Amino acid sequence: MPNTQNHTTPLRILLIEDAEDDAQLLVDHLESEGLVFDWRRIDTERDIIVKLQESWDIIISDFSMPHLNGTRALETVRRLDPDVPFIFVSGTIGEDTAVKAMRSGAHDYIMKNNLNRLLPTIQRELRDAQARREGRHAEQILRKLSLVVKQATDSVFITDSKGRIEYVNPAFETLTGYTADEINGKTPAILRSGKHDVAFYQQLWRTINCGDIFKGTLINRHKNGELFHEEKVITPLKDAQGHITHFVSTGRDITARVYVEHANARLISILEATPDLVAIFEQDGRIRYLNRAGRQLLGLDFEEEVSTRHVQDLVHNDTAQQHISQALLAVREYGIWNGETVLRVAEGKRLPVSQVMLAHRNADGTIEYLSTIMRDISERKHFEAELQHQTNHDRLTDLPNRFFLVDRFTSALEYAKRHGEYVAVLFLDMDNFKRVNDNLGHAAGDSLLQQVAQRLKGCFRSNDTVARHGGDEFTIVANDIKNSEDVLRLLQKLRTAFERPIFIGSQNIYITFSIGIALYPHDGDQIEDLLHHADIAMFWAKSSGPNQYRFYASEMNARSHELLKLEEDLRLALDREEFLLYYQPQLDLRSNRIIGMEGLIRWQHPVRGLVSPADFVPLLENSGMIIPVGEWVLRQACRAHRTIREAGFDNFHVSINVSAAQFSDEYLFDKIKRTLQDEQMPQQALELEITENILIKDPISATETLRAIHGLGARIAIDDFGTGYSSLAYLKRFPLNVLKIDRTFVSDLIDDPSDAAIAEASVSLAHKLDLEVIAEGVETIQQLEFMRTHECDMVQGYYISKPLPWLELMKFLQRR
Ligand SMILES: Nc1nc2c(ncn2[C@@H]2O[C@H](COP(=O)(O)O[C@H]3[C@@H](O)[C@H](n4cnc5c(=O)[nH]c(N)nc54)O[C@@H]3COP(=O)(O)O)[C@@H](O)[C@H]2O)c(=O)[nH]1
Repeated sequence: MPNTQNHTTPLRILLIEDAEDDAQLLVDHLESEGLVFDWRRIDTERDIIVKLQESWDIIISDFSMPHLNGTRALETVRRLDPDVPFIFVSGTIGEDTAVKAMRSGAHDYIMKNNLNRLLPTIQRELRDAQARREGRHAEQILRKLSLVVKQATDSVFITDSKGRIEYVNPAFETLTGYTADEINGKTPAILRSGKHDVAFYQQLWRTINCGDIFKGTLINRHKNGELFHEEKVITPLKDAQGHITHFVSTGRDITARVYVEHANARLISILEATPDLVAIFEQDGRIRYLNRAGRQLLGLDFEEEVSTRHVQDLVHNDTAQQHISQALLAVREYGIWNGETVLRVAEGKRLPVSQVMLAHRNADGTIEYLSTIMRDISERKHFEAELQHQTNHDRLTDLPNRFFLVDRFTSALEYAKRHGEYVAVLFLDMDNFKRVNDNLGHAAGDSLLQQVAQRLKGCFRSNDTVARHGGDEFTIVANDIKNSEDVLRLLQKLRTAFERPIFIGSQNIYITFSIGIALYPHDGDQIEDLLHHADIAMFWAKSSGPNQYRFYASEMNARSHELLKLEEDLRLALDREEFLLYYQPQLDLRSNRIIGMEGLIRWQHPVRGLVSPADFVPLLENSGMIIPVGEWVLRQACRAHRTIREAGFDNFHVSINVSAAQFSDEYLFDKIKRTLQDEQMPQQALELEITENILIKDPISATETLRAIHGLGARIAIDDFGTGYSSLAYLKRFPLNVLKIDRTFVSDLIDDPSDAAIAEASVSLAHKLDLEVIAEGVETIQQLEFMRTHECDMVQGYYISKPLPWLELMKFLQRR
């Protein structure tokens, strides 16, 4: 017979039976019915307690036992296992007892003499026990589920198949504002917002009525009228036959997310529309997003291009890049940075911008990204610069005003202190301004001041400052002043600039100034002191009459006054033919003949008498007048030589001095060539004396000029040899003919062995270089004999003759 049980393992049956035979009888019967099972027999309450530690599929118990009564056994079993099927099999149990036993938890009772009913009863009880277990399990799950639903943050409601709400969870109540009591029995249509059309709901119902799951976003309306967005899933529930019995709706409130998305979209459209540059970038500066204004400014069209850029690429130069690096550090540290920088925009142009940089942090405080907004401040900058200019400059003349002057003055003093130079402060007061203003009116006065300002500016270098002090007063701060002569040159420049009149209306107005001068550090090292002293000096100048200047330090006044006057006179000297050329004879020690002469300039001043070249040649050189005057000397010397030639003197030369300023005259060569031709001068009869400085200052151009002159046939002598820094070896590089030993070595050579040694060595070395040697300043016979002994070729000096005027020279030559 087949085993009727469902177990794959044998059933486990516990027999509570005192009679072993009866137990065996029962076992035999069940086995004969085909039941496969394990079994145990027990007959005490203690055994029950022990055995029920194990699991049993069914318990079959006798009712009347000597040591245990059936009711007691049932109670003990039920206490330990409420579910296990319990069947009484007894020969003695009466109807009443059996009913009572059933009420106490027995599942059935069977008479021992009617065991046929036992197997079906066992099978039925096993099934029922299984069902009970499953039911209880289902109940537990349901309880858990309902707890989950109750505590869920998603809103849940359940309707019947007609859509009438049967259950809502607390989240639903919160989301919709309706309580379970208010809404149970109603349909979800109560939540409709009017934002979806009829077709939308028809589609929803069609889906779920077909047994499919609906997923979608619904806009519903809260009890208070506000809209909310729900991400919804509606699942139909079916019974065993597949009929829909319920619908379960779960919904997630996504209103905030929808708003954020809307807000983001809105934000992006705002960022794209703003004229400010907005960038979002990584901590290291790589750009994630650059708005339209930014892309246009930088000429970047594509997102890929933007993403390869660095925020530092946006800015103009190294300084701005450093700025941004510091900003990145600051924003990481403090979360915000405010500043200004300069953007590099199209065509390498600069755009000043104000900038705010922000750090955006994650919930844990780490930085997620950085953002910056930059605003074009070029107009403001322009305005600021304009304002700054207006603050610093005089409205009428546009010259720096006195406040800005102090600024520039401070820098000038700092520079001069560092470089050991002078700074000159000139205080200028126009002599005749009041008259112009009174006679021609204020407009003319203003125009005059403007033109004067322009002319003053033209006299000075850009690092000097010409400022309007107020009214008709101007202050000038001049840098790079090496000595008082430099100041005089400035004064001369000023005078020259105002030699021309200023044209106002229909009038020519000549302008003169009273000028006070103070020198740093001579007259003070504080700005206020220097300005005050220049002012005082101006007052002294003014009180001496118009067109005067005064140094604050009186000793400078005398010297500078003299120099300036001398310079003024010098300008007229050439036209007035006040220059003379003296000649100093030169003796050839080999032949004992006068073989040449040096032309030396003199100035016959109408008042001062004969002025030494030492006093005016430097002025000629500084003013550039040496060029026309030097040309005069050349012509004069060549003419004199012509007369000497014509008087029968052969093999005679004339030397003249050529200064550095003449050497930079690009026409020097042409002038020499032309003069030689004009005076039909044998070229080798002309000797040009140059100093070492000319060679050292610009050796390349000096070589070129010397070669050209040498090429003409003229001789070149190196003058003042030994006073400069050159050596004979150095001189070898130049085309020279004569070396002139300076008179400082000659004057002491009798008493000073080192001078004697220098003179001796100079002669010997010069000869080795094929140069002739002439010693100048020979005043005694001893000096002359020294030179003769040491084979010097020629001598020049008072011992032979002082420099002589032309006629006296001729007499001298004839005498010799
Ligand atoms: N560029 C030009 N420079 C010129 C010119 N004429 C002269 N000078 C230079 O001026 C400096 C002074 O010249 P000067 O006062 O004429 O002095 C010369 C001689 O008088 C003087 N000398 C001559 N012999 C003696 C002497 O025995 N004792 C003594 N104490 N002085 C003497 O030496 C001067 C000659 O110098 P040098 O030119 O070096 O031969 C002077 O530097 C001239 O160069 C000119 O036309 N252009």
